Amino acid sequence: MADLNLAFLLFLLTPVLLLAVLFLIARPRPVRIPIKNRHVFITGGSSGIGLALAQRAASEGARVSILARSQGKLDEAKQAIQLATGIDVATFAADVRDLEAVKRAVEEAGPIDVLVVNQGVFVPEELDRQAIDEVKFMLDVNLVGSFNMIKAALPSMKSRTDRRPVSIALMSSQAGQVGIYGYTAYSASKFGLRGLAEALQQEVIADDIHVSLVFPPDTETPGFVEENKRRPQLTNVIAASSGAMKAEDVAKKALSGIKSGSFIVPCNFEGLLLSIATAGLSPQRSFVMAFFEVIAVGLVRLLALFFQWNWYRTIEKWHAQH
Ligand SMILES: NC(=O)C1=CN([C@@H]2O[C@H](COP(=O)(O)OP(=O)(O)OC[C@H]3O[C@@H](n4cnc5c(N)ncnc54)[C@H](OP(=O)(O)O)[C@@H]3O)[C@@H](O)[C@H]2O)C=CC1
Ligand SMILES: CCCCCCCCCCCCCCCC(=O)[C@@H](N)CO
Repeated sequence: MADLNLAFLLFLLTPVLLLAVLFLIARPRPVRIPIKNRHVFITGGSSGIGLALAQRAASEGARVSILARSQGKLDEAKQAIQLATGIDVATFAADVRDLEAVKRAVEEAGPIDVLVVNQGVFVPEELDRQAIDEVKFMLDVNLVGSFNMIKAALPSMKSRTDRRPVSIALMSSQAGQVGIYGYTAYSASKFGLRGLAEALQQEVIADDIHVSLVFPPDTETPGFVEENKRRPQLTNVIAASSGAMKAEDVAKKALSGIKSGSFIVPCNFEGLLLSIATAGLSPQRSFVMAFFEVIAVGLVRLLALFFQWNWYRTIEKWHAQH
């Protein structure tokens, strides 16, 4: 009887002990990154998710700068934000593939507190059919362009006199957590951002710079409308495993993830499952999230295998019909 009581007590204590251990070891330590009266610099800020983020940050009292290639689209975005919030944002026309141009923009914009590297291009097609120039285009804009942006902003972020924590956020995609049919180049570019982000966080933690990686599902944006005109049917079906979101909702999740310094920022419920399934060795500041990861990882892996089973069945059927 005494043994049974002891066993029961241990059973109850295990989660409490686990929580206590995780509380002690979760790294990096929790942080808050305020944006009010601070400078938020958003690439790809003239459209879609970037524009929604710019508007939200502006309405929360940040000083906002947006960067994109087309000055025309930047002007329209500036006007839209002015109309919606009464606030003026600064615009910078530059291509992220051009390091010198990006450096000039960053210098002109002034010290950055929150850098959101959000620009991205997506042209889905089977690799066998896709021109190598299109592959390079996606890698250049999404991955190399992100390196350029960070290289340009990092020196002044590190040497800031204001000692408050600052942030570098990268816009990935759920296709940066799992490879999806039609997305060889796009997924590669977004998986690349993860390696960049994990390594960078270790390099800049001593400077109180905090890295966030945002993983949206399909999101209603001008870019998505374009993409849909040529998306392979199988890409559509597989991507539909995660519900589509509105740009404003993604922006809301992204900004709250950034402000709480979360390394991984999922945007919907499927995204939360994906983030647990692919947590790997990514940093985790929240001991509560760490607890759920440890508890759920086995079951979520099982669920992931069911998803793959379903996707491969769809692919087989599609081939049988074509
Ligand atoms: N919409 C979706 O379904 C999803 C999108 N994402 C990611 O979110 C991010 C934003 O996507 P979304 O809002 O849909 O995109 P949009 O196509 O609507 O907007 C893209 C923005 O990036 C800018 N941009 C594109 N190329 C460059 C470049 N070479 N240099 C500088 N700026 C550039 C565009 O302006 P301009 O053309 O003038 O340069 C525009 O401001 C991307 O990284 C995308 O991969 C992730 C998951 C889902
Ligand atoms: C463990 C259980 C997991 C359950 C859910 C799995 C769902 C995976 C769906 C992936 C969808 C990828 C959409 C990419 C959108 C995108 O980036 C393009 N629109 C280009 O912008």
